[in-house]
Amino acid sequence: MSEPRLVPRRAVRHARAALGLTWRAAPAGTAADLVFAVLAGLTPVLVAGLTKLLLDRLTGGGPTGVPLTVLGAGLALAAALGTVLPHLRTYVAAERSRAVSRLVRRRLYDAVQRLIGLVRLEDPEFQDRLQAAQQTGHLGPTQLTGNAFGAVQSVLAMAGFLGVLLVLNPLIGVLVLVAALPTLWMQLRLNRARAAMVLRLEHFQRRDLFFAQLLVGVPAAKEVRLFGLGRFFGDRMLDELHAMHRVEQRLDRREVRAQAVLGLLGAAVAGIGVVYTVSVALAGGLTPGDVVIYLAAVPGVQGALGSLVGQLGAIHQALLLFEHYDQVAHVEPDLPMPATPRPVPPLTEGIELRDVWFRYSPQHPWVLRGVDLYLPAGSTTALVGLNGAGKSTLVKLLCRFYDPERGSIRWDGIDLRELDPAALRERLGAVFQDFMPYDLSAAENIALGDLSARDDPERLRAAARHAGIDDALTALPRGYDTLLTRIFFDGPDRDDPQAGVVLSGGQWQRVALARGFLRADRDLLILDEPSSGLDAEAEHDLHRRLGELRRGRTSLLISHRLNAVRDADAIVVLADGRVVERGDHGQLLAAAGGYARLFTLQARGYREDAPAPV
Ligand SMILES: Nc1ncnc2c1ncn2[C@@H]1O[C@H](COP(=O)(O)OP(=O)(O)OP(=O)(O)O)[C@@H](O)[C@H]1O
Repeated sequence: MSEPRLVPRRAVRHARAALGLTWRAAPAGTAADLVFAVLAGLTPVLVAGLTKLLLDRLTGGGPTGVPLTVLGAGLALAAALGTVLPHLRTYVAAERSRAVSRLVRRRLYDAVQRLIGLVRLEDPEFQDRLQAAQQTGHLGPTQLTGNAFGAVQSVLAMAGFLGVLLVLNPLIGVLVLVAALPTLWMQLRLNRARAAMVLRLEHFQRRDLFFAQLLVGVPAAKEVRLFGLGRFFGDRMLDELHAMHRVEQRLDRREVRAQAVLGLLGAAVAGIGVVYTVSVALAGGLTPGDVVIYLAAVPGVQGALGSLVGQLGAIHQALLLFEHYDQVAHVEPDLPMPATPRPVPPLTEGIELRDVWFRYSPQHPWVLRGVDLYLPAGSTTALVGLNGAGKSTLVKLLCRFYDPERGSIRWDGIDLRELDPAALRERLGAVFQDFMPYDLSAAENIALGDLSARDDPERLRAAARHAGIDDALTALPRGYDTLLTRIFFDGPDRDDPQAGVVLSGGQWQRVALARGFLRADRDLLILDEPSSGLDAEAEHDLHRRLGELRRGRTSLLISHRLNAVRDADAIVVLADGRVVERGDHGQLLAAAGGYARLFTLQARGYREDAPAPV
């Protein structure tokens, strides 16, 4: 991932966007925090000023207008305010941070969902950026606002103390200001180094997390244990951590050296000032109150300036973090969208692939090389071919997860690129080869196929019955409400965290089928290897049910088990990215081509092992 560079114009745009986001997420909290920041900036100056007045009155100098008790009460109030304000600010900042993180999350994931295809999601650079945005998206606005308000506080405190010093003794005021310049310069350099370090650490952190997940996650647990990979991955994880720590250590050392030098310089300036002020006071040129306010003002200016520089650095860092979020939130569409998409009519004629050429990127080889295919409405077409022939790719093009590079796919004659993708997908049902097992309840796992069925247990059960999984789900400890995972548990299972169940591979496939069957009334149903994990009886049963369920509707069926596709209205053989054979089962056998060869091979395998008929 290229390091984000923050040109001033973009920095200003990000700053406005981040502050706007914070304001929209928590207007009251943000306004309150600004007021608190102003008060926090003025309070120390007020305390020092009141202390001076009080001391001068007590030692017989100073104006007589204000009663001593009022001065004392004012000082007590200002001191109390100084004690309470930091706590109030911490609370308000935490609330604001939570509100911002909710809003940022919503916008980030909405932006990703606006990507209608898969191209961007498969781009490793976008994935890196996305991960960084997920981790730090909310930090940008939160840090920026917090530090901007902190900077307001520092500027007010600094201006107040400087004003006092300049009135008291312009020479000392100028000396303090000049002595602060090296601090400013050094802090800015350290800030830049720190910002660059954050970006370098990101790479190590991602790798560290990756190895840690392998060590503790369930997906890799079997191989990690069987192959004895625990120590190997553990060492790799620690290597990343060491690399990370070395980078941090280098900067920490540099910072300690710089801070020590600057600290000595600050102390020297303060010391010179003390000696000078005391000598002027002894000569009668300053009151004891003047000396006190000087003693408060010098560290006050130095401290406020140090904070200000730190805050400016944090703002710079926050803007860099915001860059990740901003790039994801404003990601360009991955597929072209028509300005006015055409409505998707019910499929009455058929879907045509016209000379379709496709590859996953210009760096990848062609997967489809001029496919011509017609899926007539109301009939079942089976697509067969060897591994890697491009069958699943063709399915993804039908769903418009990608666009063909050349040629077109037409729905009743209309190019898919002219249609609204969401409306198109409303008319499709699909069970993908790499279907998704969700760590949710059985009912939810099925209802995800059509969320309108979520509160309709009868529809869910009917779909499960068609997929042959109803009995197994009913028999679960909580029936359809049982969680199909052992990783999470729901509220009612709090006392029994072991309540979830793990399904077998074939059972999961049936659940995915039930999910697909919720959309059995759609114009096109695509089943990509729907029976690969099923036992022979279940497979036979499934295809019988499918025939009933889809009679008169358009289906595309992909299977390596050629016996399962022999009843399809048409069988299409894909090889080397082209359609090489087409016909029904009988015609293809008679043609004695690749299909006939594969079918005979599979049939012979069964026949050779079959027991002799009795
Ligand atoms: N997301 C992707 N990015 C890059 N290449 C891909 C991607 N998906 C698939 N491919 C490549 O495209 C080719 C066709 O894959 P596809 O999954 O369409 O084949 P298939 O006919 O469905 O195979 P199988 O029978 O094994 O399921 C393969 O060479 C595969 O490596």
